[in-house]
Amino acid sequence: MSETVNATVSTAISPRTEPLLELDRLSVRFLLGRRRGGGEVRAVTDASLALRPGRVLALVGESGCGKSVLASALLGLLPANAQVRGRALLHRDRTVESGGSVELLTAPESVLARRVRGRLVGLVPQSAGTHLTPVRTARAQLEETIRRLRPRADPASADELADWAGLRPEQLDHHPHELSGGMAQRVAMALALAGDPPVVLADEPTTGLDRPLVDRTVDQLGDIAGQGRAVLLITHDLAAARRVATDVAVMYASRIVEAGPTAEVFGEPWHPYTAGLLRALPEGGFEPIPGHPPSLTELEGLERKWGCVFCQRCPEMPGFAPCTGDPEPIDHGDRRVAAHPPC
Ligand SMILES: Nc1ncnc2c1ncn2[C@@H]1O[C@H](COP(=O)(O)OP(=O)(O)OP(=O)(O)O)[C@@H](O)[C@H]1O
Ligand code: NI
Repeated sequence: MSETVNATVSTAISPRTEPLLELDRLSVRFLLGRRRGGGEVRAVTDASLALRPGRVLALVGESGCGKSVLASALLGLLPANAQVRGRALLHRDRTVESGGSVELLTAPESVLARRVRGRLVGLVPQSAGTHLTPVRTARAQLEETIRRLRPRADPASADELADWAGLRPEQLDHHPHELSGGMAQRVAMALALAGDPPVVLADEPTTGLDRPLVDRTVDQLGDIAGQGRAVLLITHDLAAARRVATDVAVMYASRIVEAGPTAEVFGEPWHPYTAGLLRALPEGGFEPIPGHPPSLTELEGLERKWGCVFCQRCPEMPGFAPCTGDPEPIDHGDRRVAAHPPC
């Protein structure tokens, strides 16, 4: 572990490197029981993404658009009322001698529990503190996780990992309630790497942290990618995404509406939703997007009526004229955009 953890950050790895994880038209619906009015919530629609070694992909979009549901689907952590379609192929399964792939959406729970979670896909959770067991020290939890995921690992690797995460040895001897938010986040980062996974998902890992700690946390995700892992960073924070992500995918009302290299997408957004998110930043003029996203229970009808469901809020569609654009993203080289192809 120490060689990989301490590896220097490699410079630009090509966007064309073979993916470690490929999502092909992932869709998730939640069926609502009669007590909740029946019907269904369309939380993720036809999401296609590739996570590549050495790269950080930021998945951004307003609250409730489906980001966390997408991550939960990859880890097999959706509730029983969820229906999942599509494919999510995880390559390089090192537990199979010849290498191999695991289809995450159809893998049985025993495979997900034994081979995938922690070993092939690490998770850095939101609110790190609440994910730690309150009655055991951070060290006990880290050592136990390393023993479970990598029985042959050197017993010193807990200290090495903690040191890499920025924790002093005595801080590891604290119980979770004695750790600050920033320290708990570092423990969570070390725990996510305990099984040395090639893919790391971080769902809002900077919630509640101040700006220096946000920067530190996302820089660590950059280091993790620099070790040759593929990182998915789910965040509302476009500044954090811009700081660390090599690639970005923008989600609106369950669909990925635009994706591509961060510098290109943020430098010259093609979808008016991406442009709106950037205008809402302080450096963009603090101009929030008017209105609210549509209800995810009504998307199907709205798409039939309008095509792109952003049209209700879209400055390019004055008077809320319907946008006849195709909601399916179309490839343009390394970039993809729905409904509003470049001129
Ligand atoms: N078990 C469930 N049953 C019904 N609807 C659900 C369920 N879980 C999530 N949802 C809905 O799915 C949608 C997407 O939720 P999700 O948590 O992925 O949003 P998000 O983009 O991660 O938002 P945030 O940025 O606030 O974390 C939301 O409308 C949410 O209410
Ligand atoms: Ni979320």
